[in-house]
Amino acid sequence: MIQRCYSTGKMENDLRKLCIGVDIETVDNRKLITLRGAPESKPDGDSGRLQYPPPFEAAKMAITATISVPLTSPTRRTLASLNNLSPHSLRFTLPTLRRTIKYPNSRLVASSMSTDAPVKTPSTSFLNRLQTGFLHFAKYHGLGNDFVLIDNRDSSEPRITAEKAVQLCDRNFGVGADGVIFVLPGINGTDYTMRIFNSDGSEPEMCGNGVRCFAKFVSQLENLKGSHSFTVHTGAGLIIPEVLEDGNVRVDMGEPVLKASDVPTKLPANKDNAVVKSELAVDGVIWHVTCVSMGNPHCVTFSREGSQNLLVDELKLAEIGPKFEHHEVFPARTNTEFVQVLSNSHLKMRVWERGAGATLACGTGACATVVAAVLEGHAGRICTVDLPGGPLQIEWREEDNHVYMTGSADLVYYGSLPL
Ligand SMILES: N[C@@H](CCC[C@H](N)C(=O)O)C(=O)O
Repeated sequence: MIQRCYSTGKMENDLRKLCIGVDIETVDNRKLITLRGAPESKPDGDSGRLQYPPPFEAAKMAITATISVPLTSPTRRTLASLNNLSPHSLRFTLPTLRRTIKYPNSRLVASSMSTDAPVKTPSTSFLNRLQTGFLHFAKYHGLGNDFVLIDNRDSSEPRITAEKAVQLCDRNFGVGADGVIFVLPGINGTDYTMRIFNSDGSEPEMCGNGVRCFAKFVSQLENLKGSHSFTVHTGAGLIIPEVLEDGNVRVDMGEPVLKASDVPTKLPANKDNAVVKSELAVDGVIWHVTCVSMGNPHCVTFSREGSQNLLVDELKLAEIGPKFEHHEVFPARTNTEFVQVLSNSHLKMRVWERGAGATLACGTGACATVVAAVLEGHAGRICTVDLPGGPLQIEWREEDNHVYMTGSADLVYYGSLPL
């Protein structure tokens, strides 16, 4: 969508941040600004004033009182009518900066090629309407575990390949993220399907922080307000996130899988088909490990030979993490959680993720950590797990055997990339 407006004041730089393209030309001694990739507006039924779609409101990126024009050049009539409109203010919030900038004195006036023409309301995502030929995405993070979120509701095939996802995740040559997540149509009666590529291009079954970000992104796409939940099909089965009034997300992560061959691990089961506090030699050191699947595989360790309670800040994660990840006893590789017990309800954990390396947080890892802590007798069923990026509340509920995870998920910014 293209919009044109005249401007006085110093709004051009800020418009550049809002829109994909901002061109400025001088017409009749005034600055005519052409905005490409700005959100579309439509008339409000009562007032007739032009309003922007709710997702942009939700994203706090609003421009008031501009008029959208089709993708054609302005005519003499259009330019002449620009002079007759009244002044309005421009206001927007950059989500990352969390500040509102107001221009009470700026004048933003505009007109249209055909103000009488009906305004179309496209049914596709507000992100996709920005400009064709571009991949529009949102960047979210859950406690610093960061993801590129892509609206893929119109197709059950991810809009980008695993190779492209690897490029996007690169922190120097790409957007920078721990993974790319797709919101796809639901299957098996669910509302949505979530798929994810790790930063190395592998596809995990599930991602705990990712599903919280997924839930917030869907809320924005669908303009859902207040507390609400929906069903999500994942490689780990049915997952149910609930966006709470305070903006946090509580997720029913389902039941943990403990059977050794299903985790999967080749370590022999030593307790009810599960691997609990078993010895594992890694790099010449004996570690005590419990293996849990939350749909994806986890190896949780609280101790090693000669060190009954790990001091996780002292670990050289980048050295030891890959040796667990690629250990021969984990045929599907593994995520590894190194855990320090602070109390019966408080754990501190650092993670080395399969396919992503050291991350600031891992939701499935925090769930697996509490399950392992209960099985090893370190903690009760309700714990706070401190991660480098912040805390998660985890409950392994006795009544239904499900694990519940509650934590934050935050929008960082919207972006667009040439495809
Ligand atoms: N960070 C995620 C887990 C992402 C998948 C993981 N790297 C795997 O390959 O299993 C989380 O928050 O759970």
